[in-house]
Amino acid sequence: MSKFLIEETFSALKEKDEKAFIAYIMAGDGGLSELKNQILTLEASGVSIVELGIPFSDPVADGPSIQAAGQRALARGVTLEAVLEELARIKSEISIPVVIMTYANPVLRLGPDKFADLAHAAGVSGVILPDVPLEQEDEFGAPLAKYDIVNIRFVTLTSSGERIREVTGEAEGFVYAVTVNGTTGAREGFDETLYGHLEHITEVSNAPVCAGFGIGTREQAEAVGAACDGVIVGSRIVNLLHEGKAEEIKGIIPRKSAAGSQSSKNI
Ligand SMILES: O=P(O)(O)OC[C@@H](O)[C@@H](O)c1c[nH]c2ccccc12
Repeated sequence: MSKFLIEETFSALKEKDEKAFIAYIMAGDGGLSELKNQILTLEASGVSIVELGIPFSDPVADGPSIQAAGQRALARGVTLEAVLEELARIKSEISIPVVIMTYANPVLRLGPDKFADLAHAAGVSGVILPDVPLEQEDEFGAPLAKYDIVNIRFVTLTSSGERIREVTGEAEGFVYAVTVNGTTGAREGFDETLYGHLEHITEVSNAPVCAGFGIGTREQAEAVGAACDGVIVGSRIVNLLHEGKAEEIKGIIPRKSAAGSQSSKNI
């Protein structure tokens, strides 16, 4: 597995005129022995890509639901290395791409080379490191690139036009567009300027653009997805899994994401 699986996923969606639905879960919330079940449940629900969070003691960008899930997983002693080992064990049963979301510190503790080796052995397609800016990407990205594992880049609502071109110009896998300023978690609504902003980023980007932060309902997923190539949903999914309501996950996924119509843009 590698970035090519992400590329294939987006081409297949495009052919069907559908948008990507990326689900974030916290690895080890409920125990690492649950990971396989959780990923297979996401897959069966229609999720396109899994963003697998690693519990970390200082998760600067995580909102309350994700932080709580991280605390539960940390209490079980779940580490980056343990997650990658478990993934390596179950990878042959997973068909959708898995992208690891963690921070610079756990990767540095393991060493970027060892991290890349373990991620490769685990069948990981991409990595998201929200606290590593483009300027420091090479230190983490180069060992991963050897295995065609892609570093997923971020753009935010406050990125300048020049910064957007810089980030998205040679981006691979997909670009993570942050829909709000602040931490993760459900929101009532989005700024009206969001949709135009997303359309612009999608137009200039070399890679598909997926928007995340504050998306928790099917209506929001359709409205936001209509302006880019897909959406990322974290807190809502983490909460549903924790509450034992995994069957409700399919209710958030647009039935046919292309149905995200202009008329639902005010949600
Ligand atoms: O939880 P939300 O609002 O649905 O947003 C996704 C987000 O949680 C997930 O992508 C994520 C979890 N931790 C992060 C840290 C930085 C950026 C993104 C994330």
